[in-house]
Amino acid sequence: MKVTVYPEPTNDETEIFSSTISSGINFDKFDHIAVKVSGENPPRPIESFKTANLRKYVLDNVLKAGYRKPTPIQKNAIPIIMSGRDLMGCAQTGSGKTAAFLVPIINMLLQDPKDLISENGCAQPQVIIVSPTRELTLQIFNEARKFSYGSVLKVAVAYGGTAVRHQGDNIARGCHILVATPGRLHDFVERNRVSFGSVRFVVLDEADRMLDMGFMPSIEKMMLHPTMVETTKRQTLMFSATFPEDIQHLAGRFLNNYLFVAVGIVGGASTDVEQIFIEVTKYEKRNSLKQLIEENDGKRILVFVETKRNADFIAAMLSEQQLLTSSIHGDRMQREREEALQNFKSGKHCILVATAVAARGLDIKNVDIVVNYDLPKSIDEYVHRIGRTGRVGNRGKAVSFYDSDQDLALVADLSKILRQADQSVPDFLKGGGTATFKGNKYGGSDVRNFNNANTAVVDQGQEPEEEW
Ligand SMILES: Nc1ncnc2c1ncn2[C@@H]1O[C@H](COP(=O)(O)OP(=O)(O)OP(=O)(O)O)[C@@H](O)[C@H]1O
Repeated sequence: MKVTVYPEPTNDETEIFSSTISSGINFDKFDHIAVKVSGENPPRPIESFKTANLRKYVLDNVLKAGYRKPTPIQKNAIPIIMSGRDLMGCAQTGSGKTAAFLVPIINMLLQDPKDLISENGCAQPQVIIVSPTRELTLQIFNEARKFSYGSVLKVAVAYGGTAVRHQGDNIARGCHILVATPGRLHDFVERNRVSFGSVRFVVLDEADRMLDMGFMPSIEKMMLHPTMVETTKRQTLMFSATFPEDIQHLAGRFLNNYLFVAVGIVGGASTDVEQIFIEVTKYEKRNSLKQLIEENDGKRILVFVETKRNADFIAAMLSEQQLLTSSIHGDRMQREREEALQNFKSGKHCILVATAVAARGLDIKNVDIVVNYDLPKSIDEYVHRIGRTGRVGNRGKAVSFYDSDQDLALVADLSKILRQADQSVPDFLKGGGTATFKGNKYGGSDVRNFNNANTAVVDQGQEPEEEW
């Protein structure tokens, strides 16, 4: 595998602040979503950024990013984090979870600065943020640079497919915030380039994914590392749009007397995404896709497929039809992956064919339609995928090809997700077994069952190959 050395990230203010998606016409509807906070003594939510006791730098950056009003997860998470508590936060896709943790963390680092330690080439970051994919890690890094812009804080990034030495040197110069994929982070820890003795915050973004079987070993290595500060002396924060109960149980041992915030239905789909299903056989999918693209000429379309091979195949097929198409999956070189994403973001290519690597967290402006060419195996993955459109109060559309030979197991969950988002359920999705999805109309559930719920040729590192 070839690896890439990147130029330094931009310091251009306009560029740094331009990545935000402008909020859409349904932004104010966020205020009507039920919020459930459980756990001991939750602080009161904030009403506005201006009254949140943020330092001037941080507030200025929030306003420069175009944020006028906090989203519900921000209203709750900001005071919870600023009061020193641990948090498990669940809110729908595209509702501002990233700023919900970055803004208070950056504020606290500036409010109560601690010396930056880096000894013998081994850095001791004060904040570790991990996320499951390289592109999401890079996105969070850019967001962290945005909200700390103009301050003394140093932010570094570590993810696979890029030169180890270059990233390692940056980190070793000392960083307050390190945003990383677990594989590359572990690599740096093994090489004695990073240790956890100065950690004040650990954030797991897409936490349910970080704690599932695939990533749990890496997360355990970090959380149980001999240098890691114990749970009572750091803050641990976990965020996702989906949080299955078995994963919440696993998460508990890394948290200390945490608060649980559920905005709307835990694991529910964004109600701003219109969900359409087309019943097809696997032989009809190609033509159905071509027809859909023809009918939506010029729209920006993100197509999800299950396998890397199929991603290449579909992208090649569309390119042959003179449709400007990129693809992103785990067998492509990192430079190609980032280029594909950039081409899609900039509108140079209207179509991006992707595997699950692009399902979570990516915040891309103007995605008009998400297509599930192949439906995913789990309902949570479906919720994340369709959440690439319909973000921050904008409307979006998801079209899924349903093949009863492949997708029968998902029927009950899909019809539940549709009903809870007040959308009609097609006949072929009615009456199919028991849903596994645990959401309910009144906000999700905290597995602890609190009664006091307050409704209110470069070294390329040892990172393992990616499955997606
Ligand atoms: N208060 C706000 N006002 C306006 N825009 C906002 C606000 N908060 C966040 N945004 C913007 O909304 C978009 C979505 O935010 P973000 O990516 O944090 O969502 P998320 O909840 O993490 O979604 P996902 O579950 O898909 O990861 C971003 O472009 C972000 O800049």
